[in-house]
Amino acid sequence: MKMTVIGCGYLGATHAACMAELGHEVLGMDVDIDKVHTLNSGKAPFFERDLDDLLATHTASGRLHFTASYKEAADFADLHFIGVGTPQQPGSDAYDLSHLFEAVRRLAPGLTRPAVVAVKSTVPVGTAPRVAELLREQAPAGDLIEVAWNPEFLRESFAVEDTLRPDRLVLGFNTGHSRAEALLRQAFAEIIDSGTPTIVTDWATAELAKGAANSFLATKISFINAMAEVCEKSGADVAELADILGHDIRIGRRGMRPGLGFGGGCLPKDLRGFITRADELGADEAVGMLREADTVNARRRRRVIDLAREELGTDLRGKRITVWGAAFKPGTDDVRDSPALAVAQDLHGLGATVTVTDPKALDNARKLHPGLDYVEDPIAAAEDADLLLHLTEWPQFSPIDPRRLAARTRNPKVIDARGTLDTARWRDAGWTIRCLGHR
Ligand SMILES: NC(=O)c1ccc[n+]([C@@H]2O[C@H](COP(=O)([O-])OP(=O)(O)OC[C@H]3O[C@@H](n4cnc5c(N)ncnc54)[C@H](O)[C@@H]3O)[C@@H](O)[C@H]2O)c1
Ligand SMILES: O=c1ccn([C@@H]2O[C@H](COP(=O)(O)OP(=O)(O)O[C@H]3O[C@H](CO)[C@@H](O)[C@H](O)[C@H]3O)[C@@H](O)[C@H]2O)c(=O)[nH]1
Repeated sequence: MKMTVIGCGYLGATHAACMAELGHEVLGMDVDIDKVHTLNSGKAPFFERDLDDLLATHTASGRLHFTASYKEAADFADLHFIGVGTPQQPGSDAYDLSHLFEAVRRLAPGLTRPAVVAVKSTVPVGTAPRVAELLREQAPAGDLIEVAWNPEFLRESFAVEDTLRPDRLVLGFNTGHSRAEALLRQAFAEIIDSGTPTIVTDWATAELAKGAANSFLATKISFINAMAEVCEKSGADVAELADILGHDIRIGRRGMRPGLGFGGGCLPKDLRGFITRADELGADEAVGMLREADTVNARRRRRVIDLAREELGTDLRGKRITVWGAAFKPGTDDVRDSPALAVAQDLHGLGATVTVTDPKALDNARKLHPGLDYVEDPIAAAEDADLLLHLTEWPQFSPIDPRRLAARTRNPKVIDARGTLDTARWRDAGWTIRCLGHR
């Protein structure tokens, strides 16, 4: 089957490569010409496990190409996936849908035959009818363009696996959608045939499914982080508490790791975008707990800064702080709304000299926060440090010998904001260690 993927970032490039892996002929389209060149050379413009291999295989086999031309995309296929960014608007909690509408507006004039446009980007509920109307007005094929809503649930760092073996497929259609459903079932045939739960629903439910899923995931993280606050006051241990709660299958331990809280290009902006849309719809009372989830999350970052000042004194000028981690989570180079970098930047703003290290995300971090110092080696990064902060739990960090590290620092003090360092081992090596939510 032939298909296009418009917008080739973390989601779109992965989707395009995986569709080629499923045997389709795929044309990825992006307005960023550098990205197009990199992708055509068989490499991902970002770090995502397994993606380079798929891109190399399928650009070489000829099943996968990338272009910056809307015209070429419109001509290439009759199924177009859209995965452009829908970030948070600057100065507002609402979604910025400008990239989505721009993509639809620019694709439309080339749609001269019946076609299906399947949107994967995350949006506020009520966006699908606007996309459909724009296509009806601006595509030469008009009414013959069908719109489908196909939200994506992949996690970065597991993106390829999640795309090829998703927990579920959601397909949202308007009435009279026979062509759209047939084409999407054909595109995902291998995934559907392998037994993946496939839910066919209306546009609004499909749109809401994504925002609701991310709001739940964010709330689950904030729930355990709120419990961490109670643990700190009461002398209990949040990791043990999470284990105990998690044994109840109605609760479950997955997605309930306490620590510095959630960041990234999705959970924070989707939570806020969902709340904003609910407010607009007059359902503001329904999302009170989601507002609280965002508040708890912000408090996690402040808590680390407060602990740093408890350890170093309120005047941080002249103090050297080392931060382990820049990516918003391990396994990615993505620094969008990274909790680690937010803390690092705030401490820098308070006068500390902050040195950041990360296995994959230093280039992206440097572009966003040029005022911080960056060192590749986590041991060298801790040279003469007054305080070490463990803020992104890369598996590379925990095996580092704390005794060897202590000798390099000015003061062997560490705050483990992700709870994955072996506390006893670090204490034995002479460190003062403080963990969020632990006794
Ligand atoms: N990253 C994820 O893990 C993930 C998972 C599920 C859903 N999503 C959703 O998918 C969407 C994309 O997210 P992302 O993380 O891939 O973002 P991203 O910023 O990595 O990628 C977006 C891409 O769209 C391109 N683009 C922007 N305007 C365009 C236009 N008019 N025409 C063609 N290309 C255009 C950009 O150049 C960029 O390459 C968002 O709605 C996001 O919420 C992301
Ligand atoms: O138990 C947990 C799980 C995650 N996090 C943090 O939460 C953030 C998000 O993590 P995760 O959900 O693994 O990453 P994303 O790749 O952002 O994936 C989320 O956002 C995507 C984009 O919408 C969705 O597709 C995914 O289903 C959803 O998990 C990160 O900062 C994590 O450190 C925690 O603090 N505790």
